[in-house]
Amino acid sequence: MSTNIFWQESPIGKTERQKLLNQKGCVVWITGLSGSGKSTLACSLSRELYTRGKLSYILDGDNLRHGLNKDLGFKAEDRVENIRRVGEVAKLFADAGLICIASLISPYRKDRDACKPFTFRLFSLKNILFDVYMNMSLQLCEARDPKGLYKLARAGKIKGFTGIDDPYESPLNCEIELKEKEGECPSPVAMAEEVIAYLEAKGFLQNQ
Ligand SMILES: Nc1ncnc2c1ncn2[C@@H]1O[C@H](COP(=O)(O)OS(=O)(=O)O)[C@@H](OP(=O)(O)O)[C@H]1O
Ligand SMILES: Nc1ncnc2c1ncn2[C@@H]1O[C@H](COP(=O)(O)OP(=O)(O)O)[C@@H](O)[C@H]1O
Repeated sequence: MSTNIFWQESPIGKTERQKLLNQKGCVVWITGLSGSGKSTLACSLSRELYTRGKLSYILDGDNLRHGLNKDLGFKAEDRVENIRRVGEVAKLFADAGLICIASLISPYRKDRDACKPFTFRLFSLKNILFDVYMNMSLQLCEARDPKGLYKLARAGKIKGFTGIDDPYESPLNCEIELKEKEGECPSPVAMAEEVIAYLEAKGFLQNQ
């Protein structure tokens, strides 16, 4: 715990940066089971935003665990620290004026809620972090199993796998919920468009 620390103001603020970028910084936080399509949606959303001239950056759980979070595993306390760190980094990206897309399982409700911006001193009370819940059934995620991890978890070769022997606490008050319709998962582009419509309605894609 640091003591005797002070806040250093900078001459160029979020408002000036947003004007340069013609957008408003925010965080799209994608949560859901492994295999639910978080990374796929993050990539599709980033591409769709790019074609509209909007700057985004993806913070993907798997990728960050190669660097920033390489000291963390999958025990509960490690996941808590993982979400806390990514929450702080995401808010810095938003403060920089970018549309930050965080895609992590983020299984625990309390940790996701703790990322909401009112806990962060750089921001006003206005909400700039939106939860997108990939509400795909375990059955679907397990059938996809692109990395073979569910198979290993079922065989007991991975312990504490989310959805198998570690909990996933679904959001109670997410801003956007994406789910299967008549047993079909919407396409990544359709889901990205839903998120973009939300950002547009909230004014995040408007010129400053
Ligand atoms: N035990 C266990 N449980 C869940 N996931 C596991 C586990 N071990 C490894 N993996 C792989 O790690 C990816 C999830 O990392 P995250 O940082 O998003 O996880 S968390 O938010 O801290 O729970 C996850 O990526 P996704 O499949 O993209 O979700 C897996 O590839
Ligand atoms: N909307 C979708 N429709 C069909 N398949 C999808 C969709 N989204 C993701 N997938 C497929 O499901 C698998 C898991 O997606 P991924 O984005 O890696 O999930 P996560 O990041 O949540 O683990 C991949 O093989 C991907 O191609």
